[in-house]
Amino acid sequence: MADGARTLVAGVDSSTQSTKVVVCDAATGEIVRSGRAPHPDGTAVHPDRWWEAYTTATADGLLEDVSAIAVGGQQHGMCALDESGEVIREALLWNDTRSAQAARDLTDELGGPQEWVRRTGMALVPSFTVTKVRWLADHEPENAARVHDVVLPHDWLTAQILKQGNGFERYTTDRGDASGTGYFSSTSDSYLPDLQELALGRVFGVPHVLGPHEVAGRTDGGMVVGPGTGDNAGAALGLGLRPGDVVVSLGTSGAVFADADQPVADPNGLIASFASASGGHLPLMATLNAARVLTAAAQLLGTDLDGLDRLALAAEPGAGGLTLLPYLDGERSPSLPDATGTLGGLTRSNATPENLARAAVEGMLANLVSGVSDVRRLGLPVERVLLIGGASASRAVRAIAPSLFGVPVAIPAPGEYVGLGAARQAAWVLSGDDAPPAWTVTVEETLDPPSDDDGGSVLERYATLLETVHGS
Ligand SMILES: Nc1ncnc2c1ncn2[C@@H]1O[C@H](COP(=O)(O)OP(=O)(O)O)[C@@H](O)[C@H]1O
Ligand SMILES: O=C(CO)[C@@H](O)[C@H](O)COP(=O)(O)O
Repeated sequence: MADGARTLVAGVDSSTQSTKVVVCDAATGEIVRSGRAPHPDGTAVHPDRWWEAYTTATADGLLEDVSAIAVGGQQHGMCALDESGEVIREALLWNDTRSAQAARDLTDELGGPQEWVRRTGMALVPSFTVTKVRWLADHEPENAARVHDVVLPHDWLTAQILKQGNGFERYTTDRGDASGTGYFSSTSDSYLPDLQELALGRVFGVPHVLGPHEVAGRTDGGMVVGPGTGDNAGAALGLGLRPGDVVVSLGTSGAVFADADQPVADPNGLIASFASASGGHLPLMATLNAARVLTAAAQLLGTDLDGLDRLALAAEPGAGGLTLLPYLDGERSPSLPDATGTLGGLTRSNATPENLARAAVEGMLANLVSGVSDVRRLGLPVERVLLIGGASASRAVRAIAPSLFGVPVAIPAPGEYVGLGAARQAAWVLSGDDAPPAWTVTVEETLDPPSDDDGGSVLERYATLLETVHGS
């Protein structure tokens, strides 16, 4: 199928807050049309809500003449299915911290964090699927007894697309998303049934892992469905990273990641050794607190996001000594699932809306700077930061980021890079070529760190407050 002379492909980003769909020219990646729909708030969501959002986002013929589609999805969420494929309970999302004790128990039972790093490439935090499976076994034994398969959000949505007709054969996934479960090794590219058993007391069904450009199925209308991937791996594919690029994604989660040829196991357990969507690896650090720290700060100050930008930009760098530890939803990196936000250094003279706004932006970014430092510590080159995700549109974020990251910050042209990555994968699957099509990404501007830099003192105060409050 084609739109006039061109072949069209679609990419879906089913992320935490919404579903976004882009339809692109398969040859160039040019976006021809797009759609979106919101998801409900909350850290436990019934997968049907994602299907409803997908249906809304693709209404009015959005997918007309589309030849191939692939889904990028929020990582780690536990979609537990019974024998007949019915969803057993609301999916527990990556940002649901109720499995904190399960993460501690599993860590101890296997012999400590190093053993998890050795087996799976990551030290356990409550985000990872395996901890949610253990939570289910501990807290909802009746539901646990019904579990036949556990699939991830993008696996479930891929299956739903195929189930609308006769295209569904079996649940599928890719190594990018499978590598975030906690029962898959991105080094050996295989599931680890003993870790499934450790979590649930028995081995459960898992999706078949497809290659980076393997076909998952075909819809009745003849649309080819790609393997899909996790949202961060999707964004990496959409951006077409080069050596020295580190992505900082400011969505619901904050994420820091880079492409790597080899698995990158972090002895400190701060960077997870995920797989990428292109056959390589994707060392990644993620936080629970990013874009919504700014929304919360705006709410606190009785303004909107634009107003927050104006206030933050009116303050001096360093916010007059005000420092925010932005752990409003608990935190994953550092691993402090029960933490709350902390405002430090408050005095009568610095207690202004401007300083509070600036402290929110500085604190949110400072937490991600540590991820970039960890990428560097692991020996990967860090030449520039690519800033993406909803909050990369913030003027204050753009102004403050170069000083804190200490390297040039490139702002790719506004775009849905997860959706674009999924669309690029769809085009790859369709072509049958060995490599994805060469789509070009435009960088809107590159911001250099200032020479008279205050970033260091902001980061030092952040580290001191973290040490004082949490001792780490
Ligand atoms: N100009 C802006 N300044 C700050 N935050 C913004 C701006 N525009 C959008 N956002 C935030 O971006 C977030 C959505 O980003 P997105 O990357 O789509 O998230 P996710 O992929 O997690 O669903 C929302 O929390 C929204 O408030
Ligand atoms: O947990 C992670 C990565 O490990 C998150 O990055 C999720 O994948 C959610 O992403 P967004 O919805 O915030 O883009």
